[in-house]
Amino acid sequence: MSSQTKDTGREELRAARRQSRQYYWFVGIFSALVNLLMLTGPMYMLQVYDRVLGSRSVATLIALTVLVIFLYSMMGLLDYVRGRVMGRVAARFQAALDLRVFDAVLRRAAVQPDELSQTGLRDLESVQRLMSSPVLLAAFDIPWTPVFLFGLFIFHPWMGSLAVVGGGFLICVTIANQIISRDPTLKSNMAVMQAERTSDQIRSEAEMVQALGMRSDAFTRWIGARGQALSGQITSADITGTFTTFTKAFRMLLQSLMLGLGAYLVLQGELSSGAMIAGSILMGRALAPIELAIGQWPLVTRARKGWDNLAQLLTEVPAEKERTALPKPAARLDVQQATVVAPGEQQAALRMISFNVNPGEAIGVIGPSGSGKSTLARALTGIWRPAGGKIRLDGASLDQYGPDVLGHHIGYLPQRVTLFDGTIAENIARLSPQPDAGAVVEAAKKADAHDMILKLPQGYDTRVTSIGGRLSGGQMQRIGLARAMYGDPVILVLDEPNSNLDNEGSEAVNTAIKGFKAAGKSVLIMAHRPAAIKECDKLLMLEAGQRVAFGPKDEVLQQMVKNHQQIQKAATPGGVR
Ligand SMILES: Nc1ncnc2c1ncn2[C@@H]1O[C@H](COP(=O)(O)OP(=O)(O)OP(=O)(O)O)[C@@H](O)[C@H]1O
Repeated sequence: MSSQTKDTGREELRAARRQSRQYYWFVGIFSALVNLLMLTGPMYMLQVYDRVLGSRSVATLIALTVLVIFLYSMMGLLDYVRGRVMGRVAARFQAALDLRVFDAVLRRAAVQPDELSQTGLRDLESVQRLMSSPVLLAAFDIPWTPVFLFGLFIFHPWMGSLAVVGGGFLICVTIANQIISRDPTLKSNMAVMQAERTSDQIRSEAEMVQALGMRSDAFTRWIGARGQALSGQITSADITGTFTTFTKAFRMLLQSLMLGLGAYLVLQGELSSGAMIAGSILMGRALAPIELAIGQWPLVTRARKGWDNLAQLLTEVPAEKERTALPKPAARLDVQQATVVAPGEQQAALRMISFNVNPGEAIGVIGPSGSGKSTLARALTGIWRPAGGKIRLDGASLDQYGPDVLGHHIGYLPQRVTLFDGTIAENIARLSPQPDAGAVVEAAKKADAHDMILKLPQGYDTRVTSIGGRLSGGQMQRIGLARAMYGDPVILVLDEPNSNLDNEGSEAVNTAIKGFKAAGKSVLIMAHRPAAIKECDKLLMLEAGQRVAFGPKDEVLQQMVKNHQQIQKAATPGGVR
């Protein structure tokens, strides 16, 4: 990938961050005030030691203390406000990108369910967490460290020098922490995600795990993943913990050393005792943000990785372009020399396929397992883009329709039907927030699923889960068909629509196909079972990703029988040689 393309995703992230630019200024100004107010403690000490103790004036002490209470209250208030503002800036950043990232995740997962598509939303969350954490506020405080150090130089050059040497050492420790903890932290994060994935998968396939007696092996696999995650977390926590403890102890030592140096300078008559105490406090303030950053480093590492991942994801899955809306198409498909390569594969699953579908036609796509029927279904529904050739719906290539628009024109019943958690009506209405009850019932009627749904305990309001819940395989398939027919599509692509159906169910699907054809629409049926092609007018036969026949159903079937007989004859001793 060229660096130019890489930047588009990063630019999108930066643009989302820039949306809150004015708030950063606000936080920056508040941070300046907070840091100035942090001088309250040292100043108070200076005044108490040098003025109050010298003059023995209780009134001065009371006046100073009242002032200090006020200044600390102001500091607390400003610190609280800047924390709240950053929390909202982070939420705003996430809200600005949530939909875009989810869309990118979804589009990538449809063609390439890899790590990037699985972690996208978590990556966004990790950046949001860093933005709302105290570490980011520490980043606003760190520029003030030199100011505090300068203050120390004013007290005495030696004190300033000690603080610079100590602070420099702490910065070196921070860098070492970053270098040493980076890989273990990333590995531990990956292991945690892998363990989560394993447990999700086992949970979603609970029935099969139980039925095939896979429980103990599944547990072993999960415990393995979990063990790796835990040991990774321990290693990473050990490293960060070591650095945190060391930094804390070192900072405390440095503070005492500063006090000791101050005392020595007092004894030499070069410093007042107030400056001695104030200097020690000032140095503590100067180094506090560095210490905080070291303690929270895993958060920083995770967020940086998240930022890089998001930049890559958004670059590789660019935002959908606005398309000119096209009128509702006629049920005409034209497939010309289409070559389709499955994501991540080298070899084409479909090669130079051409055929056409006219309004009112049903086409059966037949062929042995692995011949490319489902691949064709994915290409026709726009899930996989052809690597070569064109697929046109009523003259326009599929990518001229937006994905949601195309989904409404071409109804799709996948080979393996999965539903979403919700009611049957919501599922048929494709999760529409305001399902059109009339359209839901109409789709169910067209799919001949209406009576079957009414027989369920709560009819259309029966709740189902992603794996169906109370529904049988055949019932899920018929609800899947109703879902494909929702919204008045012009073309239906049905991948093995009757694989789970009994005779009655198959007949119901055939009735649905008949009705669809009669309305001038067209249907493509990827089929294994003869019952599925009953309503087909033409057949497309695939073998090893290539078209071996296309034409009227009877002709193709006759040709199949002829080929079969020839093969049998050739295989029989004394047959055709
Ligand atoms: N997601 C995928 N990633 C990589 N290769 C794939 C993917 N899906 C299918 N293939 C490959 O594409 C080829 C065609 O598979 P396809 O699922 O289209 O066959 P099919 O005719 O629908 O088979 P079946 O009748 O068993 O459903 C096969 O070689 C398969 O390995």
